Amino acid sequence: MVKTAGKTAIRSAIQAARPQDDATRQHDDVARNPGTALDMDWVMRARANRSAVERRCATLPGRRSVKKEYQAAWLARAISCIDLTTLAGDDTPGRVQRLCAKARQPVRADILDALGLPDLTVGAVCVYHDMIEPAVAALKGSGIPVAAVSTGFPAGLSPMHLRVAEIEESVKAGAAEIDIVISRRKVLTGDWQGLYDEMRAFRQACGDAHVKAILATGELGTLQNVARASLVCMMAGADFIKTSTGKESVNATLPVSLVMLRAIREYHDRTGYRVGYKPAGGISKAKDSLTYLALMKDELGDRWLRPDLFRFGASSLLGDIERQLEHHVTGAYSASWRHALA
Ligand SMILES: O=C[C@H](O)COP(=O)(O)O
Repeated sequence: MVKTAGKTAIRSAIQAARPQDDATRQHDDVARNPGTALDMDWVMRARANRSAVERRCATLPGRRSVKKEYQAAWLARAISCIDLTTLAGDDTPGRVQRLCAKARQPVRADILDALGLPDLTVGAVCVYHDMIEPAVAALKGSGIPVAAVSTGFPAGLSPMHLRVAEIEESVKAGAAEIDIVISRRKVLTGDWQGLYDEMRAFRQACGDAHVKAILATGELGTLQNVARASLVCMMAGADFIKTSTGKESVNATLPVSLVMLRAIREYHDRTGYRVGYKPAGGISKAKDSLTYLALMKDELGDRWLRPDLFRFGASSLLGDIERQLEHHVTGAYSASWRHALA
């Protein structure tokens, strides 16, 4: 069983993560990024030195190691930042309802009680448009938002007016967050004005719903393109920039994350607006979630370690985190099949 002192440390470490904590919000609210004019000088100056980026990332997993109750606190923080996702062609209302039950109570109740975190939930549930309604119904009263992937996800190749209409339909159906995919060809052909105009239109169609721009970095060719696309999407008003759909052959990586986080930092330095970050695709181990949290803390600081500015897009990360927390509380590892839903 966790000692009281450990419980207190976990509770205070996780406290600042809560989006519904009004006192925290009043002191440090995040104004929504309105975007800026497209600044082509700024875009074209963006560079990324691949070997320097890779060298820095290679040292990351070993550089910071959090232990005992601090590790449990960081893992609980990671849970609060998960967009718990199902994006399969065979999704059904039943599967989505089960996922939403897991979102409300991401870890077994006795483990949460032992950690002193009975109210811990995930950041959001992320689904296709057709599954918004069952998700909204299943999450009613929980305060957990529904995020919908949109704009012809994952390829983003449907006609522009249909992509805009899809966003409008998803907002009408109750999605509070919209994950759009950008046109990769606009990046690959250097059509930065076209990318900016497209992103602007998507942001406008979202209205009050927050918009995450999925760059599909595994298809952008170079880290320089990743840096430039990140800046253009933020200039066009993205609330979050997100690495991947989870459907590309290469999804979230640390080098791509470093480049995107530095673009976010530069954008904040120049405009004063904080844009969120969502690595997505292939993140399934608790240890990896700690590395991403450490990278966020190193590059952007503590304020970015809350769910209004950081999410993991993940369909199978929660299960491994739950196993680690169970080990923290009981001293024994459970088999992964016991957490199949996560
Ligand atoms: O945005 C979320 C991703 O689609 C999830 O990818 P994953 O199934 O590899 O965790």
